[in-house]
Amino acid sequence: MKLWKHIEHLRNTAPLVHNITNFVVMNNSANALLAIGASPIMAHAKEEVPEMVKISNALVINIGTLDPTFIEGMLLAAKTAHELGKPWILDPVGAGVSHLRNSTIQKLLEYHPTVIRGNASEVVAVSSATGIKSKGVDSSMNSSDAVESGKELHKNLGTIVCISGATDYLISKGQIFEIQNGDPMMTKVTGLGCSLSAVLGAVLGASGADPEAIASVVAYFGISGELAKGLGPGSLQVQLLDHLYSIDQSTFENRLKICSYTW
Ligand SMILES: Nc1ncnc2c1ncn2[C@@H]1O[C@H](COP(=O)(O)OP(=O)(O)O)[C@@H](O)[C@H]1O
Ligand SMILES: Cc1ncsc1CCOP(=O)(O)O
Ligand SMILES: [Mg+2]
Repeated sequence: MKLWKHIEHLRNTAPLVHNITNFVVMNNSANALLAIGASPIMAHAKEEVPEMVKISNALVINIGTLDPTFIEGMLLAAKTAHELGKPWILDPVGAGVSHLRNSTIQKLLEYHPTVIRGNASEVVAVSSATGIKSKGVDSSMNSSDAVESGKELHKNLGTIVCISGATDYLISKGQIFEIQNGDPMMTKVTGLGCSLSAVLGAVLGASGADPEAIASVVAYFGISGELAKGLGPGSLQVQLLDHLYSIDQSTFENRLKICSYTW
């Protein structure tokens, strides 16, 4: 698989990515988007969200820190993106933890996200919240349960599903990519999953709902984390930006650990 072209295209396109995200990761996500070659804008007020969606190439909605104003802006943004055919990604942070999160997810799913990106727990919880049969949130730490839930979500919603973890999975129509890049230390830095969702927004803005392009950026992000690993989480958080910015084709291709198969 020649995947580097997707990274080059993203850098050459410099997509404008509209983010409605959480307070914890706003800065991380904006910097990750800049580092990978995209242009971020964070805006959630209902009074300006339709204009922001219109001028942007993609939308990222992340439910990490909800409040009524954010929820109103998210629903209007998702509605606008759906009506305009703009790609958008949902990061269902903490799915299953509260009724507020589950109910917000269900309302957002009515606007057909292009991609859902969550960890194993979140993907199983989203499928449970939508009434899709799953083995319950507790078993979600088992990635094979999460993959089954992801397949159900894809079959029922038509959404591409990215499940992050020790192995990242990208589930699309008839095809699964498995990506083994990344480092366990990445789980010790808050906001890396959210930053991954943000940069997937960038590749949606550059390449649309192209599973190979999306998988390329999943791998690219994991490789950035591998290279950023130093003394501990502090240096990883900072050095991740340097590697998102500077990884070249030979480094990417030498480190890439990806396979795909049909289902
Ligand atoms: N055990 C692991 N080994 C290697 N990489 C990991 C591991 N866990 C998570 N990652 C990587 O960390 C990033 C964030 O994923 P994750 O921690 O699953 O998201 P979240 O922060 O939303 O829970 C992804 O790039 C993923 O590949
Ligand atoms: C800790 C926390 N609480 C609400 S949002 C958030 C950040 C989550 O970031 P990530 O899912 O990337 O770890
Ligand atoms: Mg997360």
